[in-house]
Amino acid sequence: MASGDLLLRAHAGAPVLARAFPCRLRVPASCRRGLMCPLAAAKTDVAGRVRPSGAAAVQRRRQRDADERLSFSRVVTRRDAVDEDEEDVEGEALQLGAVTSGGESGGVDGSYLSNTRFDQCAVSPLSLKAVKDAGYERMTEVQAATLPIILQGKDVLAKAKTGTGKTVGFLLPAIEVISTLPHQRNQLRPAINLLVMCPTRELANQVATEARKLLKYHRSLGVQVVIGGTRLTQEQRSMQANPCQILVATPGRLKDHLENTPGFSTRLKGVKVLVLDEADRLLDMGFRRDIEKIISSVPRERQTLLFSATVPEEVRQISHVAMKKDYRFINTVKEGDEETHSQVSQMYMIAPLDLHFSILYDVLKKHVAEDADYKVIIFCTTAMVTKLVAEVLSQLKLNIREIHSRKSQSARTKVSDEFRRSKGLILVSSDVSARGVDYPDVTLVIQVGIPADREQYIHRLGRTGRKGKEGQGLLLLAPWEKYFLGTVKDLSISEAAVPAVDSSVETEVKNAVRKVEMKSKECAYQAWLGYYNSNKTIGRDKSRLVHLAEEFSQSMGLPVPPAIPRNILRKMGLSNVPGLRSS
Ligand SMILES: Nc1ncnc2c1ncn2[C@@H]1O[C@H](COP(=O)(O)OP(=O)(O)OP(=O)(O)O)[C@@H](O)[C@H]1O
Repeated sequence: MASGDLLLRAHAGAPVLARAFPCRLRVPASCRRGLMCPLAAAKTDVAGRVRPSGAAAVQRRRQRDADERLSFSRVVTRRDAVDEDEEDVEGEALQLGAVTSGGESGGVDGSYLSNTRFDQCAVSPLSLKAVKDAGYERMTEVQAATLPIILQGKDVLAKAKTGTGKTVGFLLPAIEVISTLPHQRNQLRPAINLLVMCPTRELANQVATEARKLLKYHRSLGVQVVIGGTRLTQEQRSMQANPCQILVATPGRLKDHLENTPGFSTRLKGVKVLVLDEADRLLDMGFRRDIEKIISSVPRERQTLLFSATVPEEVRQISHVAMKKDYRFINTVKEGDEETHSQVSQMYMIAPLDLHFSILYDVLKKHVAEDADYKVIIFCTTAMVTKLVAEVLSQLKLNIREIHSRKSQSARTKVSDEFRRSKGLILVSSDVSARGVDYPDVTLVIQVGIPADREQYIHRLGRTGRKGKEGQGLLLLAPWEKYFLGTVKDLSISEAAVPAVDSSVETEVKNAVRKVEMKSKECAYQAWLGYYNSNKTIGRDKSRLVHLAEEFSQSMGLPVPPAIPRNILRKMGLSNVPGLRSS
């Protein structure tokens, strides 16, 4: 009954979705009552064409799976002629895809669990006990596909959809590998055997928490986190007081320890397994230099694991920076399947900037009214824009929390912990929450303004619909941001009509915006300009950029855009652009 199951789940979310985002497709009364809904069976794509999803798509995917299995040997033969090193890797990847994602294993039908139980695998009794205590019985698809290969000692690059258990996927086998090494219980500064790199502090903390769960009965193994935002000396003391063989870190702070903590580089010489969580993010230009330095500080003879929900081709090209030539690429997202979850409905809305606050308010009010257990994340383009949006929405008496890089680490941790535990909350966030963070039961993800790229769109959306649950996503764009839709046109994302905002709501929103401090607006304006200036498409034409920034300024109730410090304008390369005021 797997496909029927999928249909039921799709229907259950459709009525709420239809009311929150009235789509251009008409929703019949039967659907509003929770019965058969054309939205579940067919969706429109960006161009308004009808795309089959739900049962029709499952049927088509099944056919494609069968075709792929048949054509597997042909694909390998064709690749032989292309590139010898890559051919071996690709061949294994395709074979795994066919085995792990086919019929019985459940991946095709949207189930994230495989049929393999942990106790059917070569996992130590201590780990098995911990896995059981954590409530895990069956492996997820990605865990079942990667565990045996990691236990063989191979380097692995793994791609699996968001919220499908990649963390346990790399932690469990890595713990198995290092637990066979000789360890002394009370050694003060033991060698670090497992090093996990994460792009954000929240994610590093979360990975360490999961590691502690799995280490429950491995009493001689300890885990520590180094993440910045706290004093370096504090972390140095903590590492001394709590010996650890497993270290979870963000790149900048790990580099700091390499340069400033006595004996630290010697401890890293003990690394047997290196993990890059959110590998594509860690290998992109922002982190590349730090990661290269870290890689050169750990032994060449090690096992390397790279995991992410997105692996763009460029990342495959440069994965040799970290991995051995004969690494395995394990892709549990089948070719032709979307990188996002079918049980998450995706909508976009195009509206002028001066309507964005009113639309946000309208969508949130409806969502809150419909779902008492609402839990929403709103992603904004920068930290300062996040702060502004949080302040406006707080003025509107919504239950708002705010998280971004300009908050102290203690405030970030507090908000993150509260949001994890609670329902009935709206978290306004910058991209610090975009990747990896596992907040259970998020009902709606709203992205305001274009995300940095396609990958970031997928990761942000992936904060909802985790572990096979339903979710909703809305991307709110200005008309001149519409081009971004071209990068996600293969995903099932459909247009939602802009809601009619009545004049009383408009007045309420205007008053809320007026109450926000001038300083917040100035900072948001500057940050907004910086973000879009560095966008390749929008930042190309500077006079247009200035004009759009003026629109943003007006949306904050400022007819004259704020002045920007001269040195900042210089850093942005906008010193002599007409229309910008300097201070
Ligand atoms: N075998 C399992 N059975 C049940 N739940 C599991 C299993 N493995 C992991 N989980 C749970 O699934 C949730 C999602 O896992 P995780 O955060 O590792 O996903 P992810 O694939 O890394 O997501 P993202 O791509 O967003 O980083 C977590 O709450 C985790 O505890």
